[in-house]
Amino acid sequence: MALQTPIPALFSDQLRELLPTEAEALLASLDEEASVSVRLNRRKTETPPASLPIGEAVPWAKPVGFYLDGRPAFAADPLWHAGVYYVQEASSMLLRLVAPLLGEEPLRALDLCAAPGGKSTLLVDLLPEGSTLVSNELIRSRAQILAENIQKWGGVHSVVTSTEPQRLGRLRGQFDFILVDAPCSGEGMFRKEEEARRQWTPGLVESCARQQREILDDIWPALAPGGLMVYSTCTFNRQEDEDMLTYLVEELGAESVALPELPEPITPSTLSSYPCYRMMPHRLRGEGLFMAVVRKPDAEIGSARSKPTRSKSKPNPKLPQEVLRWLTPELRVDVTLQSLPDGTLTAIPSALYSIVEALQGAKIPILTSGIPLAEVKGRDFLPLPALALSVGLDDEAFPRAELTQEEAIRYLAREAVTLSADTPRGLVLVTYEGYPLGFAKHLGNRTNNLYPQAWRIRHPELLLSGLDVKE
Ligand SMILES: C[S@@+](CC[C@H](N)C(=O)[O-])C[C@H]1O[C@@H](n2cnc3c(N)ncnc32)[C@H](O)[C@@H]1O
Repeated sequence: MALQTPIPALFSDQLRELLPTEAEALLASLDEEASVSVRLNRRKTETPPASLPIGEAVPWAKPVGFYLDGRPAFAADPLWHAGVYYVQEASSMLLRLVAPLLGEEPLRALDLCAAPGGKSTLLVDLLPEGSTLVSNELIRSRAQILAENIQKWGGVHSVVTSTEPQRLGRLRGQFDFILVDAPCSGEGMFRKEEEARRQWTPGLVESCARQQREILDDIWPALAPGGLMVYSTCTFNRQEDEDMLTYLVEELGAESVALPELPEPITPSTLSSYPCYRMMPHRLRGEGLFMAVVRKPDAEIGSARSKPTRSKSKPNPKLPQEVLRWLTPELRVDVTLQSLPDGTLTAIPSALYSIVEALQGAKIPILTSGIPLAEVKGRDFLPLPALALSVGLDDEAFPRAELTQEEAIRYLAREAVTLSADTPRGLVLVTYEGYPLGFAKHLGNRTNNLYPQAWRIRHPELLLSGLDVKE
């Protein structure tokens, strides 16, 4: 449906000046219907779910990215809640083009502006095997959503933090790869969001550019010599795009890096002498995205990686076997258990340990790390919901109870569930089409629903009646 708010006239004028040959086509495309696309979680599935109206493959995101023929009610699809796919705008999937630059060695990566998690979940799949990813979001309420999405995606080498760029910047040389998907004036959202059209002013562009420079200044010290930084926005103006790349190169001493392989509709921006890329909605099926890659020179003076400070929290010396056997055999011998102040145990794989220690040492708030394993209840351990969705869960650890779609929606709404009489008593992994959704405790005559309050679906009746409700 076309949006009510007109495109700001000043924006159109500036665009005509900036891109005289393309502005009209670009402006016309902003009044067209946006396409809907999803990216599959390759650790959970290889084939697109039958629940989705799968259309063409997204050319730059094969074999995991697909356009949909229409917009289904995602909230009514238990597979969406199970982290089997992520609803992601197709041009954001262009981040996959950096893959050939990443090499094969494990990297320590940071996604600085990460909520709600589209590019972080993509990075979990894109980074070389054994890499670690810190996904950070400044705004706490958005960071909670990010943590939920990261947990549902199920990777074992992720950490979610919520702090300002300056504090992460103090971890000097700690990261080999940093993504700055910067807060921006959002001109690329003009097709989808009334709010983006309403909020836009030339002053907003200026203040965003100022903030982006500050963010880059703050986080640059955290990039290791030789490390890569990707800078991206979803806006079209030069100040927040090409000018910011110029700032990185000419003020911060970065080397610009060209993408080695460009799929058909993507060409380098003509507005910079340094290589960078504009994805434009009139040239490809997707919204606007600007992307540039830079490298920190190897021999930068004084930027050697700072030693991680030792944290006060001690790994639990006695590893409770009962809890460890919930993990895959490879992880059982690889993880350290940490007791957290909220009375839960989390399993930190060895690859993640030093970065978690460095974050804890710097007193950076961590929302989730590794595999959240169990809540300690006296002498008992109750498995945490994130464990059900983690690829680190051992397939044999719990008996399973398969639900229908209606039962699954009711389970996800934390309503009472009735499991079949032959379900074993005790902890049960609840599944839909074989994909884990969470845990329940089966007591014989009734079942306790252990789905977390914070993740629960709020309008199950409406969803079951076929209405699309935004959860
Ligand atoms: C473009 S969005 C990120 C989208 C995300 N990368 C994804 O793919 O799902 C930018 C994010 O930066 C956050 N942000 C806002 N102000 C910030 C600041 N001063 N420093 C760092 N991040 C900020 C916003 O809350 C927002 O979540």
